[in-house]
Amino acid sequence: MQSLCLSASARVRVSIPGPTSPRLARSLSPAEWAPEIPMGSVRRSAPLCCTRGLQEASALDNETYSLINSIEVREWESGKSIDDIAANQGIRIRRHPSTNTPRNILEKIIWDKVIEVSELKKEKPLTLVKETLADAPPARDFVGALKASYERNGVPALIAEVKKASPSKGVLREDFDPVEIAKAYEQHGAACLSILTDEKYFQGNFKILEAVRKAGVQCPLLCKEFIIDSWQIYYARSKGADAVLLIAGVLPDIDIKLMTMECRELGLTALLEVHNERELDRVLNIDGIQLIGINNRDLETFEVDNSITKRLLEGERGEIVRKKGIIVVGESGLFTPDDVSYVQNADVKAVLVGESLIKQNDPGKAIPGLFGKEILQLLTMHLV
Ligand SMILES: O=P(O)(O)OC[C@@H](O)[C@@H](O)c1c[nH]c2ccccc12
Repeated sequence: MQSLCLSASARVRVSIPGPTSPRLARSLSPAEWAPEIPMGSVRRSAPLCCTRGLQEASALDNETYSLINSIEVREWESGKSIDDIAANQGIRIRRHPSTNTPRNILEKIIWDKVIEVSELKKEKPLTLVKETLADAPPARDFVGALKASYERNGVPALIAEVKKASPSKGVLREDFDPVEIAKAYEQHGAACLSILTDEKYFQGNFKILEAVRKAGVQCPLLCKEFIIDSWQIYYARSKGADAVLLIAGVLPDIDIKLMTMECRELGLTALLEVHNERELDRVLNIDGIQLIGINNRDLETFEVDNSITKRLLEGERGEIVRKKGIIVVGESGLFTPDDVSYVQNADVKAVLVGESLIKQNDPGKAIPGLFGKEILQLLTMHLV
């Protein structure tokens, strides 16, 4: 997203929503805050424009304008903290530790991620990341690849995950050659790949993402990361990601709205991950969402229950998903053709599979075993 500013003329920039709204300040890097006018002088009713100037104000600016005037920002300005806003939306993960003991593993991962990202941002501020965007390989159409694969094969499109380890299962594969695995997945019909980039808990990293892309793999790539800050979205794109994961159990609505807008600007697909009805309802209320993942694994307890996908897509919610043309991905805990048919019958058009493939001697050759048949490779390159 361009720097947000209020402007009397295109040359006078005032950052919004001002010092009383640290949340948006966090989304935009300090480098983007315009220094010319004291923060206190911001009037919320003033017209909004981007640094591009008034004449060039785009649809995104209008969208941003309504967003910053939205309820969440008002609540923020009236003194609510991000954790209060999140808790009101049913989010149990707290962003700012109030005690030294995280309530569960996901909260611990998020607290560590907050520290990690703040250090990375110091090393490489957003303005520098943005400068490298032009060198990134062009973004590929993640959703297009899923749809094409589903139509071609009649079974859910496969997003095959390149993951060395996980906090719930430990090391999944000692002999881990991510590029070879990625190539094998593609050869055996994966529509897209998911690359874990979290180092501390999943033993992944961004070099893997870059290496897979550079090795000539054509499948669109999902950057599987715990995103808590817009900086990470720009960084993921600069490293060649075509899609990013946004976890509704971690991110309040205001973050999801801002981040999906940023993704659109960058040509990235946002995969919105939900695990319960409330999260799905929140995501369905946000415009412009194309792809929702239902995680059968509860990231707070690691329990896996495939019936979650079915339960969430039953009745009215399923109707809304269909009407909006949203593609649903069934995530985690899928091991057999029966598991795949079960989620397919719940109306899932894609599956995200890690463990059951990566643990096999030959992860690529394990794909037909998962679907009960060979699935065809898509040779077309999907560029956005
Ligand atoms: O290995 P599995 O059970 O097939 O799961 C894959 C994927 O769904 C899982 O890794 C995952 C889903 N959502 C996440 C969020 C963060 C880290 C990992 C994940």
